This record gives sequence, structure tokens and C-alpha cells, in this order.
Amino acid sequence: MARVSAVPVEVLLSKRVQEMVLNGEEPPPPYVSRDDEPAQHDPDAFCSHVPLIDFGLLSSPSTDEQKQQELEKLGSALSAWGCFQAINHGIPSSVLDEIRQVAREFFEQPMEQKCKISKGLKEFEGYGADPVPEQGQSLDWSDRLFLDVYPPERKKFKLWPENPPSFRGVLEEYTVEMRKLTERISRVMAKSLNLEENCFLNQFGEGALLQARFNYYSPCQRPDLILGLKPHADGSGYTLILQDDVEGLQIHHHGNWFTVPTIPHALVVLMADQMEIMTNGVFRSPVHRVLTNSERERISIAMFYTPEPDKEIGPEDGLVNEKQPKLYKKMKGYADTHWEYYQRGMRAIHIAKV
Ligand SMILES: O=C(O)CCC(=O)C(=O)O
Ligand SMILES: [Fe+2]
Repeated sequence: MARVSAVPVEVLLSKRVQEMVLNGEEPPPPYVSRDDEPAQHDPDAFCSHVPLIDFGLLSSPSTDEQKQQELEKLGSALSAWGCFQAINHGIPSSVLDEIRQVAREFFEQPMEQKCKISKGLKEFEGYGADPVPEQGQSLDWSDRLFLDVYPPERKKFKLWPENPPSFRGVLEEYTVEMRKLTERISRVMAKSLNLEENCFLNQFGEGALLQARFNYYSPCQRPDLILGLKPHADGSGYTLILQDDVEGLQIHHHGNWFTVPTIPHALVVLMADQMEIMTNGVFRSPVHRVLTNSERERISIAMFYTPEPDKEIGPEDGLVNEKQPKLYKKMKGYADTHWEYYQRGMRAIHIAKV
């Protein structure tokens, strides 16, 4: 729990963390939030539990046996950990390098340039911090650019950076690739559970949302006390994360924090609460957080894939039986409920329990 600051949270949040760092300011109290749970920093420890899923092995030239093995690996990673790292996923490395590059160029601009697309304290979209949380909640040592990217009618181009000039084209190309990959991932997840391959895609709906969050974690003088992003589970269906070469993302598993290693062109696929509901709890939505470090800034690009807001989602019939009774109800608009709880420092998944 964060200590109370003399400076109102609204004032703190209207200033960018990157600005505080450039001014050499000490992190004020509401940013102080680390607990002392044990951390498992050894990246090999994570790899030994959470497999890399090779999407190349899941497609045509592979033998049926190779495909089956990879599907089983996928299913057990998602049941035990709720995440995996995807390699050979079909997105050209050049597209991944370009999106990382334009993100970096955006954040490295002078503050007055970035502030042209500043968000208000109550809004989600644009450049800034999360909306003001409830009193007593800690703040994240990060700045963000949050943009709706799909369906096309949700794009608000006035909030998209004009600089670098290639930003818009690169983000649109990245969105097309992400759409293709979410289709593929949704199908293989269904197959790994012996379900009809389009079942999750049908629940997400044609108009499922894609929302991009560019996270910029400035170096921090007190990584022992301050988190880049507080522990949380995502409210989407699932989330695809592109990391740079600086570690920081950690997954909570059986009382330990495990650092997710950085692999140059891999994507971290994290289940979120709505996939936990749709799989009747078979896949877990893991709690995760981001550490700070005193040496280098870290940039990540999270793409949240969320069912159409007006569509009801619920556990797949094929995953409800005598051994595994129905754990979750049908829900609509879960992402909003998730957000209300998030702002109070809580998870919302219990709301969906039967
Ligand atoms: O920065 C990361 O690696 C994770 C970001 C994340 O969890 C989020 O944006 O919800
Ligand atoms: Fe997250």
C-alpha cells in the first residue's frame, strides 16, 4: 500500500515520469509500492517452466506428431502459467523492429512535442499516465501512449503522433499483423483444448477490439521500492506483448515472481480474465508486474485483444462437465468492470464467478 503524499495525485499524474527523471527529482511517496515477496530473477527458471511455442511447428510442413506435441505444450503452458512466448509466429522481424523504432523515436522527442497528444486525467487514449486511481493506490513509474487501433472506426487520428512521420503507417501495418496473429492464436488455443477451432473467434466477434499501449519505463533511482507497473491481471481476452531488450516483466506463479526473458523477435502471449472465463478456468489469467531498473529505460508494446464490448461471453460448453462444473457466468462489458476494480487495486474476476 502506498504512503500518502503531500502533493495531490492529480498534480503528480499531470507530470510525466520521464520529466521527473530528466529534472533529477526523487520519486515521491505514492510511487513507492514494492512488497517483499520472493523474486525468481533467473530467466532460465522461467524458460524451464514456460515453453516457447514454435508456431512454425504448428503449420503445414510439420508432421502430425510434431503439431500434436506443440499443441499439448501450448495447452499445458496456458493451464499452468497462463502465458507463453511465441516464436516463428509469422510476423516479419522488420515489422517488429519498425514498431519498436517508432515507439522509441516518439518517446525520445522533447516533452512539448509529445504533449501535443496529451490525454486528460480521466481519459484512456493519448499520451500520459493512467486515469487517477482511488485514494491510497500506488502510481506506476511509467508513461504511456494508449491508442485504439481496431475496428477502424474507433481510431482517433488526432491522438496519433505526427512524429516520427512513419508512426501511423507502421502502427497500421502492425495492427494488420496482430489481427492475423490473434486469429491464429485463437484457433490453436481452441485446438489444444479439443474444441471447434473457431469457438473463441466467434466469442470475440468480428468487431473484437485491438488497443495498443506503448509503455515507457524511465530508469529509476529506487528499483528496490518502485514498480514500473503494479501487480495486475489484464481485463482483455488476451494480450500480446513485444518487449525490447531490457527485462522487467514478471509473472506471479505459486507465490514467486518469475522474470520473463527477452527474446529478440518473440511475442509474449498473456491470457487475460476474459479467456479465463471462456475456458471455464482451464487457462489462467496470470498476475504480472513490471520492475524498474536504475540503468536503462525499457519500452514495451502491449496489444490488448478484447471481445466486442456488446457481446456476451461465457464458458465454452465443451469445457463444462461433471468433473469441471461451470465456474463462470455469462458476462457482457467485463472490461469496464475490470477497470473499476483495477482503480481500487483489486481484481474483478470474482464478479464473473457462478
Ligand atoms: O511492459 C510489459 O512488459 C507489460 C505491460 C503490461 O502488463 C500492460 O500494459 O498491461
Ligand atoms: Fe498487463
